[in-house]
Amino acid sequence: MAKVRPNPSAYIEEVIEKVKKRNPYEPEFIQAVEEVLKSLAPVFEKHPEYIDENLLERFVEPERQIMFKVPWVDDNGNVQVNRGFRVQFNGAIGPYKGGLRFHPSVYIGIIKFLGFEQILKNALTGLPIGGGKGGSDFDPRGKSDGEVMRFCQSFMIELYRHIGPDIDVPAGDIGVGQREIGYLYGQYRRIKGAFENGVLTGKGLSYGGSLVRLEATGFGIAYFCNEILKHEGTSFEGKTIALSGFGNVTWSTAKKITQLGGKVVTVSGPDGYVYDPDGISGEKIDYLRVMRSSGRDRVQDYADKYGVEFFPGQKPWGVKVDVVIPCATQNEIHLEDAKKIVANGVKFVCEGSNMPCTNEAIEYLQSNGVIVGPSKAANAGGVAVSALEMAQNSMRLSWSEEEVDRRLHEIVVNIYRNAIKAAEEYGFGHNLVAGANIAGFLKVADAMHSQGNY
Ligand SMILES: NC(=O)C1=CN([C@@H]2O[C@H](COP(=O)(O)OP(=O)(O)OC[C@H]3O[C@@H](n4cnc5c(N)ncnc54)[C@H](O)[C@@H]3O)[C@@H](O)[C@H]2O)C=CC1
Ligand SMILES: O=C(O)CCC(=O)C(=O)O
Repeated sequence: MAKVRPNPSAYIEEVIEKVKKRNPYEPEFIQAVEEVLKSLAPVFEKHPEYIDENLLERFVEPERQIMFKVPWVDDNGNVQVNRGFRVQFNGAIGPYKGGLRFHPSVYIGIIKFLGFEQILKNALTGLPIGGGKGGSDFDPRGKSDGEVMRFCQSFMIELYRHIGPDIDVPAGDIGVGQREIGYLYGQYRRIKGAFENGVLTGKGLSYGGSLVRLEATGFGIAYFCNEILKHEGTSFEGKTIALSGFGNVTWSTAKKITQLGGKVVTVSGPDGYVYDPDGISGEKIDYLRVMRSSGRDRVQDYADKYGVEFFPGQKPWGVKVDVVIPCATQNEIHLEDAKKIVANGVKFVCEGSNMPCTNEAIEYLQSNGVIVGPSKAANAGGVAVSALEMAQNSMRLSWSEEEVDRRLHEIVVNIYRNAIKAAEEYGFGHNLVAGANIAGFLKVADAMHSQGNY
């Protein structure tokens, strides 16, 4: 007897329950899935065929997840062992694409939440890239260049067999920048005996990197936030902004916001935050890069150098500003932080890091009139320029800085417009969080539907 089709909300609930049951020790993954799925009921109203083919249960299950041993020798001659991961989540619209994260907090649940978000983010860019993510619980803090190199070489000895320019294309994320990508690519090239530089993005310019990739994520965040401000009849001009973190996403966001007339007054690290009332711009932004590459992971160094106030053990969300942009890591804005943000009269929160707000925090912010720019849309500029790097590698040529930046800007503005359009079309008004989920999902769902049940 044919199964009776459940209504969309019941179907979504059923899938969420299965995800919880199958992945009980992965709270970040469950959180990401719940946040996305609760926007999708109107999509299933319009596409009951997706329910019939159980598309959603297939969508929340990674196509492949790989876990491997990474042994390496430290500077004292001790043999260390870390764990490596690559989750190839969904390849319906293109080769798996997404960064590698090296951080002691990494486990399969973190990589799965990031890979899941990446599917929708990559779809939003309009470029042909599927969703994947990887990394390791390796802690780069305090490691020498030689240790990082030996670790990367060992990581690639296993990873190489799972990736390729048309298969899966990793890049950077927390703890992985141009230095690590260089070591990883060097090892890949040695193993393969071929110059397949489309296998990784975020490369140095001398061996196939793209101009503007280093800045792309932050520039994209600033462009996206600028669209939100424009829609509300305002701009960055004269506004104060609280950022968190001090890594690649933070400095590049600060750089573009400063160019657009805003004043960034906070950055943070695992040790606390600093408040710089004169604004973090120019040479101070260069110093953030020096701090990041020092491997110390300490923001207090900024306060010591520039003589500004340092707040140990605190996050910057209690500072009175006009715009809040978290740029460090997941779940950095909890409900209590959201309450402080609302109490300070902040009207705009644009997510720079992946899933920086808990689901309760997003709900609280939105129900108190704050416009939330979701990370999968706001920070998609990074992966978009990665896809442009792949395109340049395939063509064996390089575009100018102006060309890449122009394309990046166009892609980000389109993401904003498509998210708004989807939100309006599916009854979510101006809710960018729902709009981004729906616009990304529609593209992947259509590709999965067309390719049959698998
Ligand atoms: N690099 C890229 O192209 C993209 C990065 N992202 C996201 O942006 C965020 C930042 O990434 P990057 O700037 O590339 O990394 P990064 O390694 O350059 O900087 C990470 C920053 O976050 C802080 N941080 C990391 N884990 C923390 C923790 N558990 N508690 C407190 N602070 C912590 C570090 O102190 C550092 O300031 C991450 O959520 C990443 O997934 C999103 C899109 C693209
Ligand atoms: O550039 C890429 O491939 C991935 C960037 C990334 O990890 C992300 O968008 O979160």
